[in-house]
Amino acid sequence: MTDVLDRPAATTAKLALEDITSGYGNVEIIKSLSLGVRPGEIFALMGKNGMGKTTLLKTIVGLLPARRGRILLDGADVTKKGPKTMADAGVAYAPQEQPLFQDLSIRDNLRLALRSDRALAEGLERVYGHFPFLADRLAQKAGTLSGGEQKMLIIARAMMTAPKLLLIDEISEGLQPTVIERIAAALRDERANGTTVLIVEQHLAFALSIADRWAVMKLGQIDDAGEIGPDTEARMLEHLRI
Ligand SMILES: Nc1ncnc2c1ncn2[C@@H]1O[C@H](COP(=O)(O)OP(=O)(O)OP(=O)(O)O)[C@@H](O)[C@H]1O
Repeated sequence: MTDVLDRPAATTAKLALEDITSGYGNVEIIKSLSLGVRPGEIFALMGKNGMGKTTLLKTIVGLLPARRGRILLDGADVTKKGPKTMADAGVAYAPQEQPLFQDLSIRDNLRLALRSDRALAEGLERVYGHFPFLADRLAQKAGTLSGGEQKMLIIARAMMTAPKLLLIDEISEGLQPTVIERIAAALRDERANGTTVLIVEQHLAFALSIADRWAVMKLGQIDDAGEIGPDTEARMLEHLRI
């Protein structure tokens, strides 16, 4: 299967990408890519280094303009929207690079995207449930947290707004198994609450343990995709082999 757009269901998908092309300067990285993410699922996007996974996430959230194609959120065309509008529409992004303000406190990192004290209180309540250690450390500077704690703060910040679509870029990188399991539990809880999640991952076991469906990217296109099932690991390994 090379196309998981679910064309007949594009208007009922949470997120539908239709023939998206984007890139940097003269170079096209994402090449006419189509993909559908269903409401309430966890979708794992895999692929070797440099295949365009981060570029695709940046294109979805409007940090990088789509040059061709359409992006639909709940059936509405959001192709030309910038990051602020996408955030207001309920799309949260946990980026891989420079994700935290190291000199700001945990509290200030968590309140960045929020408009009111009430939203802050509600968001804190939500993320304390997933990551209780945050409750005692609100005044601590983000840069003084351990690597694993920073990753949990990145996820927590993306969850503060109760997003309807959560995009997460390689959160498991360099983490010990207990932290990965805690993040997996948080994502399962969010899914149970109706949040749709798109993760970019290199960690095969983590992706297999939480995802409902998967796709592998190769050179800016979807190379293979399917439901998570007994054959998934072997198929992914085939694609991810160096
Ligand atoms: N700002 C940029 N300017 C020019 N080229 C870029 C830029 N960012 C990424 N690229 C290039 O785009 C290609 C895809 O990069 P991208 O980060 O999207 O891949 P990826 O699949 O997320 O890789 P990884 O798993 O290593 O994070 C790479 O060849 C990369 O060098």
